[in-house]
Amino acid sequence: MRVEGIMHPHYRKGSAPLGGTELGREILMQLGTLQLYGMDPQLTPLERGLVKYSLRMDKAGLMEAHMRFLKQFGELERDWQLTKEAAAMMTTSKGVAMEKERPPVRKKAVEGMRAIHLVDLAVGKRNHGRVLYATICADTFFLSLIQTLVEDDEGLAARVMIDDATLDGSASWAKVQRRYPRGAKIAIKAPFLSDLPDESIALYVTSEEDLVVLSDSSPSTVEFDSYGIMDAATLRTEGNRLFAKQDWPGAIGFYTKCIQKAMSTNQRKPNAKNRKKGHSENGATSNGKVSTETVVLAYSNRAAAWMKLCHYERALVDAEEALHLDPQHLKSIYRKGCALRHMQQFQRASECFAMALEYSPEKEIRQAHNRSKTYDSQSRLVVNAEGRKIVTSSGRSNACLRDELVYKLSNLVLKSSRWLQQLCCLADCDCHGNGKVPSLELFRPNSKWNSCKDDVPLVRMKGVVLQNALDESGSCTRGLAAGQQPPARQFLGLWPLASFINHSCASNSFRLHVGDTLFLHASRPIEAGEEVTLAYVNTLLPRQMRQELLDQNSWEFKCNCSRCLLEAKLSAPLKQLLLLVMECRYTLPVTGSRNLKKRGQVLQSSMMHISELCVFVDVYMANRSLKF
Ligand SMILES: C[S@@+](CC[C@H](N)C(=O)[O-])C[C@H]1O[C@@H](n2cnc3c(N)ncnc32)[C@H](O)[C@@H]1O
Repeated sequence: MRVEGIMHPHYRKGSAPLGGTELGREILMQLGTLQLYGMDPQLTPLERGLVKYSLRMDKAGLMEAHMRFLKQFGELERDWQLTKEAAAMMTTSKGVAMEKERPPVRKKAVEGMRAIHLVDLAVGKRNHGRVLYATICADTFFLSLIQTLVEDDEGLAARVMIDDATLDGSASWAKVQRRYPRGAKIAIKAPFLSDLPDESIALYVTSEEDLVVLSDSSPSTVEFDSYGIMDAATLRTEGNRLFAKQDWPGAIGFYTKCIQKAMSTNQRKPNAKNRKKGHSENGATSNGKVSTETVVLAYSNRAAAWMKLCHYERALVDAEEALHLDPQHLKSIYRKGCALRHMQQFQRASECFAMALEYSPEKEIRQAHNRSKTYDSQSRLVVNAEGRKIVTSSGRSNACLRDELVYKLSNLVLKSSRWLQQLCCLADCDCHGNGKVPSLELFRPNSKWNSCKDDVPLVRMKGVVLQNALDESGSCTRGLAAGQQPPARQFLGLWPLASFINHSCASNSFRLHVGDTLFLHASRPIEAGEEVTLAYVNTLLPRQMRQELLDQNSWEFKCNCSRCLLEAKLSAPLKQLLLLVMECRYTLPVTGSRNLKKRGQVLQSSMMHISELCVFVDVYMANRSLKF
């Protein structure tokens, strides 16, 4: 890969050179085009370091990487926040929920501190008593830390990571961007440039106190609720308009307003009796009340909008509300069936579609009916551990995959109380969990479960993922070479039921991944009452590597399975045996009586070691604790 050399205006001006040395300037002046890795073989390690350092400060490159991140995580975050917003609308009286809060611009004095520029910062050194003035030049986002880009007045750019304890883990990106808006002038006190594991560097702000927002150039986001005067039918039409524009939360807001309006106008819930009464064009009956049809359609359409947000439980509630008012409303019957199918209630879904077919033999309904019937019979044959799989594209780091999974799951628990309850049962890496032994019913398709008020905050979700997520290792033979870091993952997923299975290097089951589904197969006969175990890592690896992997992947336990114990016992006599064989083979020629005598002795001690090994194996086999 070839990259353009950085010819920063700073150096053209000929003022203070990179890292405060003439050498940095020299290098940058001489090199027009650099090769990023193994740039110029003539360069000393120090020179290479300086060039690399300057590349890591390149605004265009940093911006490109930042935009990649924003795109990658932005969609997941938006989906998650949209669902939260839509859920909030159910309880807010404001209809179209818009955050009216605007953070105060913090103008704290940074007087008495001497200004410093990015170019003067050394990696790993905190610059006490100094202040860096810069402008936020990219949209801020939030994963574990707040991340953005800044540019100083000399045009040099840097990544910034902010540990802002005042924002909880579930703060929306919109909120974070209002707090640290693009274009804002900021001052970073005691700036600290830190080396990151991915070879990049970033200004690490350990407390929000150290970052002072001097001027806020963000546009106002205040919007007002101007829909109070609309009648119910107009509100529903407005909902339909937003639905057509695929603004699902917006549509839900208007349908909710429509239903609320109908309730307050009619003073009581409309019922099936007044549905047939005549009504005017604006959805009102002749006595001024909102027609039942308007409310049925609002509920039914809101169910469709919830479905678009994959919020199937809310979709089911709305479809049922609509059917309560009009039991023959075809679209509501169909939507109820769809919601049930997504909730794995295949039998009930199939009954709904059968009922819909009585009113209309449409192809779409017939297909949905057939599919539900098939799923229903399949789900009775196989109890699968439903899960979510994420397939990596090349170049995505393991940490990225993990964060993606955390977002996806956070999204799921907002939408499905079943997933919420399943995840609440799981331990996180700090061994927090609700400690309850869950009923198997919670994991069985077609089973019923109650709604749940528990919550899984983002931080705990991360712990749950660290502790329970599975990748392909253990289900394939990919492993580690000596001294290597774990390889990039092909996928990472969480299968709640499978998460309860402990590891053993001599496991009695193995997993097979087909699409998003994890199938668990017995790898040998399992006795009643025997614990089902699974290999978390590739069991063809030697013991030490297996142990390292189990320690590295946040499981942090030492495997004491029967195979590990046996291998530990065998390792000393095996090593001895190996040494003796090597001695015989390579150091003692087969000629000469002394050599032959020595060979005989070596052979004799080898036999002793072999019989020792046999005893170990015999004891283990006799105890039947070793089963592989
Ligand atoms: C995916 S969870 C397994 C289920 C967990 N035991 C539970 O009850 O929720 C992984 C965690 O279980 C524990 N674990 C699994 N296999 C183990 C083993 N062979 N020895 C010790 N701890 C084990 C470790 O704490 C590990 O981090």
